[in-house]
Amino acid sequence: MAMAKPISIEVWNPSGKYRVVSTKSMPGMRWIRLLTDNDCRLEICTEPKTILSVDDILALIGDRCDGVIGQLTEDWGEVLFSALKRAGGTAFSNMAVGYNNVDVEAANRNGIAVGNTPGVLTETTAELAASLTLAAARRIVEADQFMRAGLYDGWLPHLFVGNLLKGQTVGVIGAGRIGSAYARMMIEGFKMNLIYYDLYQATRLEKFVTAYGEFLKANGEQPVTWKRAATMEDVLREADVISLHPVLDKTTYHLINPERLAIMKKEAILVNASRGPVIDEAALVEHLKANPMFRVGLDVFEDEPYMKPGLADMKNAVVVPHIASASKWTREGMSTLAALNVLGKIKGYPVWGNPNQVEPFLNENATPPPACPSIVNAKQLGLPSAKL
Ligand SMILES: NC(=O)c1ccc[n+]([C@@H]2O[C@H](COP(=O)([O-])OP(=O)(O)OC[C@H]3O[C@@H](n4cnc5c(N)ncnc54)[C@H](O)[C@@H]3O)[C@@H](O)[C@H]2O)c1
Ligand SMILES: O=C(O)[C@H](O)CO
Repeated sequence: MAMAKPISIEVWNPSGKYRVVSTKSMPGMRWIRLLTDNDCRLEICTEPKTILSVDDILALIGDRCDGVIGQLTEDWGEVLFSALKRAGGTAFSNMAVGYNNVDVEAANRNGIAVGNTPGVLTETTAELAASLTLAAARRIVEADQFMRAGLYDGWLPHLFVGNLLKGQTVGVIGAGRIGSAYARMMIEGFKMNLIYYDLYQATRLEKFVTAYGEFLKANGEQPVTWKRAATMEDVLREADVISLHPVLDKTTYHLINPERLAIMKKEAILVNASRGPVIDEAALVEHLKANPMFRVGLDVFEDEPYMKPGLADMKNAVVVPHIASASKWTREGMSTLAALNVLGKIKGYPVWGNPNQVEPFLNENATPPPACPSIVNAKQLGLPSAKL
């Protein structure tokens, strides 16, 4: 194997007993303090390139490394997990809730715990999906470009007419933490009706819509309604706005394909703040070309950082660079949870019993519980669970 080239790092607490590597600088200082106050020597990669290769990360792991905090842009598979094991490591955490970039079976084979950061980005991500929905419905980006180009010469009845959301149907595919938060925003904020598809029943979401519908009715307004669809196709046929929030795995790869695009309403809005490959993006570009009233809001792309040819030219697409979780509070929280996953495993702490209730780890003014907030392969590795 070729010798990995040296890579630039910033070192915190050089005499710390445990060597922890972070492949990127992350927001906030609390995660750094938590590691350095707990006897970790922290090495943060300061390489200017955005996406590190497997060789870059091998060089960072080196001969001795207890744990790594990594990013969703990195390919964590057998090569990296076996290198981490050889270096004496036992812990890895993605700084992300999604971990489709991680081969969890390879981690299991090498006895490495895999952490993720659920819960702390739910509302922030749902708010961005809601923003994309509004931007697409009301043609905000097109209108902004029109203003800046000096083309506005007075109010006109037909100027940038878009879609009214009130009373329309919002379709959610993947009604987990983020999908449910998004649904609530659209229902409560814009009085939309809900149709959703998930492998599991979203009982709390259903109860919320029922209660809100009753509240509206009691106030003499049209109540909102909900429906759990038997098939994804039912959502695609019925909804005016469809937002995608499932995990990316083999059941959701190219979930939106030419056949499914064809059954959607011609003036529907499609939003994706989950993972790019959930949509067949080349097929989407063709659909956008053929259906100028169909609009899309995308935070994620099939071949990030690239867009499929033609997408950038489409006026009916709003595109942003994977920023759905980018609020200061969330990004600092993600850094904290990722650091605590790695620290907790190194210290031999148990795994927190409920990864949806991570607030106790986020309080700036309190010592976090002695536990790993979220380890996705805890069961496979037989890790003990913390009593809540
Ligand atoms: N764009 C971003 O910056 C950003 C930010 C956060 C999360 N995400 C993505 O969003 C995903 C969801 O996050 P979450 O915290 O809501 O996770 P979650 O586990 O709470 O929700 C995912 C939901 O998808 C459902 N699901 C799984 N397979 C399905 C299928 N085949 N069809 C329909 N539903 C299916 C699950 O049952 C679950 O309810 C993450 O895995 C991540 O990839 C993206
Ligand atoms: O999965 C995630 O957490 C996002 O894509 C980044 O916030």
